[in-house]
Amino acid sequence: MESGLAPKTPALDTREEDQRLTWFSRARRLVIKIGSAVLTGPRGLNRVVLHRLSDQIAELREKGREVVIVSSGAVASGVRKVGLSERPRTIPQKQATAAVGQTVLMQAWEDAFDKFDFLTAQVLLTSEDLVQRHRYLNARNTLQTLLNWGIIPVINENDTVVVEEIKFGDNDQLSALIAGLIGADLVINLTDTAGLFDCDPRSHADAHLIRVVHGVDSRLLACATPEPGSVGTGGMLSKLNAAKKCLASGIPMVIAPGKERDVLLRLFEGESLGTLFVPQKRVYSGKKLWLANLSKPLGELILDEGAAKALTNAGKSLLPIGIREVRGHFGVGAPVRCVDEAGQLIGIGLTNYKSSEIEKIKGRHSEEIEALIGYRHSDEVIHRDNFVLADEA
Ligand SMILES: Nc1ncnc2c1ncn2[C@@H]1O[C@H](COP(=O)(O)OP(=O)(O)O)[C@@H](O)[C@H]1O
Ligand SMILES: N[C@@H](CCC(=O)OP(=O)(O)O)C(=O)O
Repeated sequence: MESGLAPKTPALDTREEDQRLTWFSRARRLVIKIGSAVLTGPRGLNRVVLHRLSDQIAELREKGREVVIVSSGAVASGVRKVGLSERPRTIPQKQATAAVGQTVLMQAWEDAFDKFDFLTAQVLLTSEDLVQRHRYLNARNTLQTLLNWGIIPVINENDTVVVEEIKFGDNDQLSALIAGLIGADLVINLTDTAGLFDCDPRSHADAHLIRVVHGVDSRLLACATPEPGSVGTGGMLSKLNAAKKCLASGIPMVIAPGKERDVLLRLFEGESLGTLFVPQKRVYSGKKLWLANLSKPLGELILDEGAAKALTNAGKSLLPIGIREVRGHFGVGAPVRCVDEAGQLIGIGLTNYKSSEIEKIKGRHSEEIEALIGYRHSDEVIHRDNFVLADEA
């Protein structure tokens, strides 16, 4: 293994091996996320690794599987081309470097698949594209059409237009959101370690590889650090948060060593490489799945104790009477965070009224809505069907 780590790997029991093989053999639609740590090195883009992976992806395609690639590496590819001596530090420099590097990266993917007669399509997305539901649905239609045409979409964050506050965080999150968006059967996250270890292998030589994970809890999150390697962005913590999103969507995810020889083919042959995250059941689908995975709600409603209880314990909708305060400016249908008076997140929902209207009807009975704002869309500010609780999201 090229990471140089010698993981202490506990053996899988037969049931888990069978389960792993089932997930892989049944998976028809795949999201394969490839980190900068795999695709790039000190000399920029590593074309040898890229070609090894594209050869395997072509083989999976030829066997009838649909593949969406989420490819990092634009910034790292641009550094050398621009002639910088180190990775850029400021946001404008990163964005400019990514603009140069993205063409290098995309050209390399296109060339790699050309010999198999597979077309690729560049898809650059920002969080805004997925936060707004109509743009989320547009992105879904485009990806669906590309897959129907047999084209391999190569997705990256639109680094040149995003600023720090509206970034996805990184491509780990993006790959999980895309998986939910297109109804993928499996997410493969390729990085530069053998998988998830019980502690950061850079600082703990005795770290153990975790083979199977059945749920991402705080104990597991404590295993991972947010610090990436020299060229990565999100680190292992962001991969765990991505796994959480996948599991909420009922999609299994595997973190596997991207530079390991034939890693993708061996995974599909049932070899237990990396760490497999097993979903218990599909928690959400459709609109609730989109809501649960939203990374950036557009505003906040502060609720009184009664409303907080009604939403948390009684499965009720949110009425204006329970709203104490409105934060942010948003329109009808916006996703907002609902928090209690102590600032604790209760859940996320879509509002039936815009922020300026909620400002006028907060703390009042639903029968008063029309007199206060001139019309009544509904009694509820957030209907239960458009709400997910925080501990489910
Ligand atoms: N518990 C852990 N298990 C495995 N790797 C970890 C852990 N905690 C931190 N890491 C680090 O996370 C790094 C991978 O994240 P990152 O650099 O963002 O990669 P990528 O570019 O593939 O997204 C690894 O190089 C590893 O050192
Ligand atoms: N969009 C950036 C990559 C961001 C990112 O998530 O990087 P990584 O942690 O290596 O997957 C780029 O192409 O350089």
